[in-house]
Amino acid sequence: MGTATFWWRARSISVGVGSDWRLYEARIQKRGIVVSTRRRSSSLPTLIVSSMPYEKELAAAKKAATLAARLCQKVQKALLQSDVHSKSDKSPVTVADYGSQALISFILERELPSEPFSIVAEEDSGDLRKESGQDTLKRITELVNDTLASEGSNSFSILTTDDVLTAIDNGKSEGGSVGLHWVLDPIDGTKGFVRGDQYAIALGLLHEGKVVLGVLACPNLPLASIGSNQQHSSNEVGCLFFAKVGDGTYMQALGGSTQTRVHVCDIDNPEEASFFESFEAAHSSHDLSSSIAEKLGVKAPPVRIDSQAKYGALSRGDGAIYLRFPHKGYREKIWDHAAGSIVVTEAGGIVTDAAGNPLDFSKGKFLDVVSGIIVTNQKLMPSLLRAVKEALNEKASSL
Ligand SMILES: Nc1ncnc2c1ncn2[C@@H]1O[C@H](COP(=O)(O)OS(=O)(=O)O)[C@@H](OP(=O)(O)O)[C@H]1O
Ligand SMILES: [Mg+2]
Ligand SMILES: [Mg+2]
Ligand SMILES: [Mg+2]
Repeated sequence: MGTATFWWRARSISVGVGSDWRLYEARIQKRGIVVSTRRRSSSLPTLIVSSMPYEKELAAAKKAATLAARLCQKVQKALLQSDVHSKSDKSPVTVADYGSQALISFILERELPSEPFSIVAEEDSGDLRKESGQDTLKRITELVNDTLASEGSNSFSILTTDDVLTAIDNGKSEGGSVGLHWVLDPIDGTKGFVRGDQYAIALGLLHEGKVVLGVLACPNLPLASIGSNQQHSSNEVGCLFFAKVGDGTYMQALGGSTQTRVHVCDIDNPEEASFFESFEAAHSSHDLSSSIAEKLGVKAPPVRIDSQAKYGALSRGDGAIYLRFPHKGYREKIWDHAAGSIVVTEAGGIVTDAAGNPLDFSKGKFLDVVSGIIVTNQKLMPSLLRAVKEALNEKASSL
């Protein structure tokens, strides 16, 4: 027997491997899984693997996203116009996007020193290496160091501007279908962040091209439901959603509280459903969404919020459907969906493209989706797919 397949959800498994078993043992141990070997015969040893798969990675991801959220909150509170810059595609980027990316990259590498380190992330340091970027770089470095100091450890490292540039550029990985890759959107919904609205720090982990864990920090999302017609006395904000493959989705307050398991809603009558869509009409066609909602018989008005906070809210049943139809020519990036999609699927939901295909995160930084992305629970998906198909056909025949 030359190969071994490990079922990562198992807590304790036995696998027989071939003559190169030492290689497998080394690889497994690198991922922090406890391994012992028992030789049943000289040619066929058995590895006894007791694992809490991705446990260490999840702890590191939660720590990194929580600290990045602290950095972003500080910047959002005192957002100066000089902190917002325009990228070559004219989209905004702030000192907080860069600071969050540098901090998360630094923390993941520090917390998981024995793992090969690869991140596919949205930002790069190009503009910060120019003469015109030097003041911004200093400000980002200060922000990162202040946040690390607030971690409470006596032995925090002080990063130089070069360390910050290197940490940001760790995010240049291409991802793909082999090995482990972190996927990071340091601020998802930068327009919402600048407006003072919703945004998310979105961190996922790919293993062999599949999302195996995701953490979404949503500093401005109320802990109570934001679904339509919801009224709550508490207005506490700041949610941390996290999910690990096979283990369900949980939410806790960003400030730290006990975690609660969350589930998507179990509505099966579309008339009772409400739906989320992008705040910015430039990011998703509101016309197409309203045509789909009408076909389904949805009565509630759309809930428009920025970022993957939409996936978080849907995972705890605040609404039943998320519709996303970017305008022609736009290519979706994996960091805009990796963390959000596992947060929803582990809460019992389904995420597909407009044709019903699962999202494929194994092809590098882009997601090649057909027409758009739709998210809902198992019961509503068949009628949602029919409504989407009808609406897309109507749109095509009207052109
Ligand atoms: N033209 C266009 N079409 C579709 N999507 C686009 C487009 N431009 C940008 N983006 C990406 O949208 C990300 C924010 O998505 P949202 O759904 O949060 O949009 S919105 O803020 O609610 O409007 C946003 O994420 P951030 O850049 O991280 O903010 C972009 O990756
Ligand atoms: Mg984004
Ligand atoms: Mg972003
Ligand atoms: Mg952006």
